[in-house]
Amino acid sequence: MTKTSLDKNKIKILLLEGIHPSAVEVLKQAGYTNVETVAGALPAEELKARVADVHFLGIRSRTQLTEEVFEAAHKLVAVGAFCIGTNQIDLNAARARAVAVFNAPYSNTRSVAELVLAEAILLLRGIPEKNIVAHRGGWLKSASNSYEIRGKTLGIVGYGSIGSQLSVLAESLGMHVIFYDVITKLPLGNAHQVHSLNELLAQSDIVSLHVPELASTKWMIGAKEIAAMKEGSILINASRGTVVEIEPLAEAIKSKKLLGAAIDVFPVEPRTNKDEFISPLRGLDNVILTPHIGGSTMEAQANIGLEVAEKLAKYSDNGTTTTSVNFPEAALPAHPGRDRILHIHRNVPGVMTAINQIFSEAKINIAAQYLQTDDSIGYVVIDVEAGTADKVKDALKEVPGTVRTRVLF
Ligand SMILES: NC(=O)C1=CN([C@@H]2O[C@H](COP(=O)(O)OP(=O)(O)OC[C@H]3O[C@@H](n4cnc5c(N)ncnc54)[C@H](O)[C@@H]3O)[C@@H](O)[C@H]2O)C=CC1
Ligand SMILES: O=C(O)C(=O)COP(=O)(O)O
Repeated sequence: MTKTSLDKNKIKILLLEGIHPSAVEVLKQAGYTNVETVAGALPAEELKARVADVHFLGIRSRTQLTEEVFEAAHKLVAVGAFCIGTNQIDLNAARARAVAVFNAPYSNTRSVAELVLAEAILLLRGIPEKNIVAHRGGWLKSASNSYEIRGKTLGIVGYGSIGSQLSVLAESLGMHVIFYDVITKLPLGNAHQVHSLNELLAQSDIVSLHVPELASTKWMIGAKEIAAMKEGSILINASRGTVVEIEPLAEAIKSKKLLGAAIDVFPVEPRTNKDEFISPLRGLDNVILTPHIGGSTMEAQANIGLEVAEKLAKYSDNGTTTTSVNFPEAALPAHPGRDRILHIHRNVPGVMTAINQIFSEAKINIAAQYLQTDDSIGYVVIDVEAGTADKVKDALKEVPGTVRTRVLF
């Protein structure tokens, strides 16, 4: 097992938001025993206090990692987002402090696609309303406003990992699929890419949103877009709460412009399961409200736990940053019989010269050197003969532009 500059049992790992126990298992197997878990997200002040001595932090979609939080997290080496979205993390603030961020880009995609398809079927049959009425002792037996999914047009906004899987599942049920994406994408099956959002809205019986939270997707669906949708169509949002304006949606449901909606994500979501969920959509007929559980299946969560914990352990043990969302990517081999120095610096001229000079003056042979950069930081990994890294460690920290150094033995 690799030794890190700090004893593994002193490396503090904090996992928030009920991350699956598979993550703890992976970390323990890798020798990281100092792992604390918390069921929900923490309020901002408590979060800042708790991260002060943490080396690795695990979160899901709820925890906001702002510049202020990174400022308080003096020892933080990496963040694991045990989900897809990383919009809750100030990635530039992390990068500026040499904090690498990893996520799980695929593990929960099938779960979201399945949920959306199920919701489309339930909404087209008016099940949410019929279900509530039956629970209250009523009986809404009627075919009015009740339709098969077969032959209907599904409009997918954002044809990435989730949108494209949904496309395949929907076609297998006999739906026509059209999609809108800012990138030209290869349509799967008989799906067809349209050129504008308005074109998609005008043609779809069901519109499902699968875009990330970006400036370009913020309030992408508001009163104007809802007005452009077909009469009696359905809106599904399991992407991010900032993509849909809730007030005009509530109005469109009340006026029966839309037949129904399924909303999993909201502009403001309760921090924990104990907090109240407040929304103008509460109490409306044929609206499915779910508590941001699109990706919350046992299968997805267990896989995400494994995937992200492995990425964190690998970065800590060996320096590999493959698939990091904010860091130069380096896939590094094992380093048996060598010390490995990780040096993260601002990407400015002269740093590599200064680093190599230090090794030259100390008469230490560089056995291997790997360099990856992006426009703001450089990540150089230097392997040297075992037992020699200590001789240059302090000098390397003094190189102008250095953000952080670590040594792996
Ligand atoms: N409700 C939940 O529990 C979950 C929600 N999500 C959300 O779903 C989002 C999508 O996930 P993936 O499909 O894996 O992402 P992805 O990155 O694979 O696909 C996103 C697609 O949206 C497109 N896009 C970006 N900006 C656009 C715009 N302005 N207009 C049209 N298309 C645009 C991209 O080109 C890309 O094809 C995630 O970013 C996350 O926010 C993801 C997992 C679970
Ligand atoms: O993967 C994502 O982006 C999600 O939205 C899922 O978030 P969660 O892990 O359920 O808080």
